[in-house]
Amino acid sequence: MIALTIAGSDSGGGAGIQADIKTFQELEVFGTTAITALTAQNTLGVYDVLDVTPAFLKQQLDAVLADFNVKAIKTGMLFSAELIEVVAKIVGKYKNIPLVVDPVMIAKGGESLLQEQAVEALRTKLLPLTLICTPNIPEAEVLTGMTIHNEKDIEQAARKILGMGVQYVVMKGGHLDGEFSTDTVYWTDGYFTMKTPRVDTKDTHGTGCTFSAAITAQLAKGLSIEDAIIEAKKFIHLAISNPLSIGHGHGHGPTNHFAYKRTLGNCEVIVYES
Ligand SMILES: Nc1ncnc2c1ncn2[C@@H]1O[C@H](COP(=O)(O)OP(=O)(O)O)[C@@H](O)[C@H]1O
Ligand SMILES: Cc1ncc(COP(=O)(O)OP(=O)(O)O)c(N)n1
Repeated sequence: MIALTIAGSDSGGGAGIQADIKTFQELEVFGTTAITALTAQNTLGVYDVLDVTPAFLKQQLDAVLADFNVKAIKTGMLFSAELIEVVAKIVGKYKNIPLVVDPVMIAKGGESLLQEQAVEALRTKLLPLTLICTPNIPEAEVLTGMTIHNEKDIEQAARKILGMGVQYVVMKGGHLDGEFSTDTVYWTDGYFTMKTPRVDTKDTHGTGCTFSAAITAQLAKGLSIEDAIIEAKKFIHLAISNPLSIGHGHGHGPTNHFAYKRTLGNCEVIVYES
């Protein structure tokens, strides 16, 4: 099975293209890539960004899609409106391939990974092509212009994002408090909630990338949308709860991409159906 990630490179290896390929590999999916930008990054932060030209992004996408039987595509850091337009134009020609959009905006250290003027292109050009969108709470606030305080706000924001043309929205709860890290999946006619115990750690660099890459890999393997999302929740929970403890320890260390396979995916996710 083959998947494609369209994202930025993280020199620190915990997020971005590197997290995606490691996740694909662990799930026995062959990873192909189209790189939007290089970042000079480690567990302490993002020091610099160098984006590729729209023409070069197009070359990468054309090269991969012309040759490989890609079964699922994900996007991560897209950086600019120009790059989003290229992605939408090309991916729009492959409507049969499921598209997972992780609307990456800001790194854990606070650095911007998406230009402000690119948000509108994300909303109007890419979201209408999206099967599954996976915003964290701050990203959902930017996409909808809302301030999210409680569960009612989360649902209202998700329904607004569905209104932008997305088929399923996974509202991730990593940025909330509480005993559980709860994500809720919404679609036009319903929703379900997934809970795993919240792990007390600051080693959460790349959680969103890894989670969306795991969904993409499971879709490429032919799982249903619901099963792909639940299996990805197991992957990310095991990756967070089996720390690697690398880097100098002052920042956000990466999650453990080996953990799911080593534990045979042994993890309980509490699911409440609507
Ligand atoms: N401390 C944690 N313990 C358990 N799960 C977590 C924790 N932090 C994040 N997650 C899970 O990791 C996934 C990514 O969520 P989140 O961290 O909100 O995304 P992002 O990296 O985009 O900010 C979600 O499934 C979320 O519930
Ligand atoms: C190159 C690159 N892409 C994406 C991110 C953001 O990763 P994410 O998993 O959303 O979260 P943080 O690790 O930043 O919290 C990144 N840092 N670099």
